[in-house]
Amino acid sequence: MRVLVATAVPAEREAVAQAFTEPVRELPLPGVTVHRSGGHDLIAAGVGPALAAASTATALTAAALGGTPYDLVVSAGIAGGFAPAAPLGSLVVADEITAADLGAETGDGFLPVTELGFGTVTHRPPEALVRAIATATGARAGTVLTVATVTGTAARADALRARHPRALAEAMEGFGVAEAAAAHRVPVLELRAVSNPVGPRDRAAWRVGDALAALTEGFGKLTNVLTRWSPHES
Ligand SMILES: O=C(O)c1cccc(C(=O)CC[C@H]2O[C@@H](n3cnc4c(=O)[nH]cnc43)[C@H](O)[C@@H]2O)c1
Repeated sequence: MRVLVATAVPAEREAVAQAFTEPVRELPLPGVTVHRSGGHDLIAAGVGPALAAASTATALTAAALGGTPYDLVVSAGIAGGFAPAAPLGSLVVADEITAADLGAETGDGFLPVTELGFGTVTHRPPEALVRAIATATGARAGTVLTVATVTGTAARADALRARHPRALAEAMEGFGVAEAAAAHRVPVLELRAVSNPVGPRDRAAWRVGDALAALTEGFGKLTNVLTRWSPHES
């Protein structure tokens, strides 16, 4: 089972790596460096959906051309949580990875690109795998939104809640990672640890250390689930 884990920044990649005991080997590629630890390849893919998609696609393409394609891609890192469902330090696993701001503003409100006749706005990870991960890690399962702009007001948080009532968290890379995985026909997961509430901006209140610790603990429990999972299961 070959797994590619894409975080945004190196601190998140290191938090994931801490869950694995094997030594890390660095494999540089154009624009991104793969950190290999046992059966897991980790990349700090960059902040935002575009760079995350480009970096993930590079790693996927290199593996495929090398004859060792990945079986699963995991978008991972910290996130904003929608209160009260996703409190600080909790884990969230996406059963839907949804681009929240990919569309058009109209006089009647926001229209997703799908309603304009283009593309997709949601990727769905394998259901059985999401359930198994929720059980093993204690993560709540629900929609994880991908945004290009971190929510900074109560009004924006309310608008996202109204449009996505199942949303547990927002982050900035999941949909980009999922688009790259879909292009390679590889299943995708998103696992997030909540560092801050979605709402009025208060950077001083972010609990990044607690969220990174939760991410390490979550990946420690995830490994057993992934070892037992077959990519042919739904
Ligand atoms: O300051 C640090 O030490 C630090 C350590 C690890 C990561 C960070 C980040 O700022 C990561 C940015 C990353 O986090 C996601 N994120 C977190 N909260 C939110 C949010 O409320 N809305 C959207 N995204 C959020 C996002 O995926 C960013 O790429 C800092």
